[in-house]
Amino acid sequence: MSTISKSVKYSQNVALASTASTLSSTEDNSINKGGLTEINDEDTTSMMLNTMDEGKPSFLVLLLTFLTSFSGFMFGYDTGYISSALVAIGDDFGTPLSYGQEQFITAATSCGALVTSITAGPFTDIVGRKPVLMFSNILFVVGAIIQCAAQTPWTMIAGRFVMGFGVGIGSLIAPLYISELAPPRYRGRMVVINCLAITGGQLIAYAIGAGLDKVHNGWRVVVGLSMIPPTVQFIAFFFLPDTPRFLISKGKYEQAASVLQKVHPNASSELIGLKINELDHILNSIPGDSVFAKIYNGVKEIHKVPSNLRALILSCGLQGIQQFCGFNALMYFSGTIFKAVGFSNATAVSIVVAGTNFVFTLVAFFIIDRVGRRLMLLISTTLMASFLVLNAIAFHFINITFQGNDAIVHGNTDVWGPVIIVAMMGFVASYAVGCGNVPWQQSEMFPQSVRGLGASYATATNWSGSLVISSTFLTMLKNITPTGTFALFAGITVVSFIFVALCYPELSNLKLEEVQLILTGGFNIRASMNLAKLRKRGLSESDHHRAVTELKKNNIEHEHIDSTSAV
Ligand SMILES: O[C@H]1[C@H](O)[C@@H](O)[C@H](O)[C@@H](O)[C@H]1O
Repeated sequence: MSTISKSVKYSQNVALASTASTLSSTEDNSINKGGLTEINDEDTTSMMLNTMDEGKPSFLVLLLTFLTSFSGFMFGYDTGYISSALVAIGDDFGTPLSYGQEQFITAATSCGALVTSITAGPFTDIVGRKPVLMFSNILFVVGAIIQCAAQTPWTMIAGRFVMGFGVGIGSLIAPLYISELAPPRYRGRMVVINCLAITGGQLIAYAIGAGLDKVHNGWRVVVGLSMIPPTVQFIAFFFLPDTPRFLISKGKYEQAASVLQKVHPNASSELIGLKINELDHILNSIPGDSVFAKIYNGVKEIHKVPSNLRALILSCGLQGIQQFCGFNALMYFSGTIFKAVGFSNATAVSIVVAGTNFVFTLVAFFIIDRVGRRLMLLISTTLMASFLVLNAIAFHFINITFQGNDAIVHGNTDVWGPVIIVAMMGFVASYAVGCGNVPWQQSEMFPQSVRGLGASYATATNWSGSLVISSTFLTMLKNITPTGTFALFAGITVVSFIFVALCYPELSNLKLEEVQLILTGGFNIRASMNLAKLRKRGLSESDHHRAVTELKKNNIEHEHIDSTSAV
């Protein structure tokens, strides 16, 4: 059934009649670029839809953002409590945990998250965001119950693995859902709300962990508390409407219109009709009679369309940078590191790591849409590399060697202990303002037809990196020394700086279809910076329009080169 005939079903009103004629003209005027149908900017449909996304987020959007961020909170809490739990478990499982077991327990969550982050993306494109999100709540609770009851390291590992399934789904869907709902000018900040929930969750887990540190089996209470947020989220989502996209895919046009009206309270019914047509059109833009055929064609489209491939390189590249810079080594093992360096209350000291991460994510929240994602990443990687070098130097002088599970300190901890704390805080702060949150803006780089799939690739890269770091960090400390380990992270961060400088365009304040333009015909870094500057300065629509037209012309000229080169 055609897009238009389907949408006529939704309503008989005049608005849709005009929608139908506008849309058919859209199809006539559109130019096809490597599989992407791009609407001419003269086109009234696209202009009208653009105005719909201006303005502040509505109450429903804010409520959904808040409730969706519970997933971020659980991601943070569940990855955060492990630092204190590893110290607090002691010999509760009969004998003290070996470094190998500690790594397995930690890595199990990343491993579970990796599995679902790969599978949940295409799924969420097909069955909708809400049911998949609610399913993750069940996994969180089941994983926590297994851990609370665990009497052996392997049961604990199993519980962490199941919990990881929930973490993977939540980490994928929350930023995706929020960036789809957010108006362009607020998108950066609203996605950072989810990052604040992650880092806040980590901080709270650290604080509760430190508080219950000396309580026998206190770590089981810490794990048990993790069941509260998923239960609340499950109940709340039960009463919330499905997304318009999902309702349209099921042919429920009336309901979709009513949800859209709440998301965009100032939009006319004509605009709502246009939006429904647009979503319907996108839903049918990936061919295929069955779910699997659609997934297959989506995968083909994401690799074959040059702008999609660039989006993949950038989003996966940034997620790789976020993990391979080594931050989570501190997040997961700061308790263990500070214990090795000789702090008697290691768990309490490691709150410094989580606290600094949270506070500087808050700084990012206030500046991301003003300073811009690109500049934040460049500053972030420069400072991170410097503090990592300082860490490497401090560890050289503190001179730790390992015998079995015991770390022996040979150097002077009075001098170098505080240097390590300062270097770690500096590293964490510079990470949190850039690398810690910009990669989660990933969904903005993909067109809606393959957004879930693209977010899956990027989130899976994140969890693969997290898995590698969490399962090798303690072994690296032993085998290549702490100095060698931090020097390696510093080297990776320098390479990351170069990658960002050469490839990552400025995407702040741009509408989602402008992001697609930027990624067509090259990475268009200079053009992206000009466009973002124009938007930020609030220049007239006509100036902006001129810049976009210029960019399109340029892209069309490059299209030929593009199709002959691989990317
Ligand atoms: O953005 C988050 C945040 O920075 C967390 O602190 C970190 O543990 C996660 O791995 C990362 O994805």
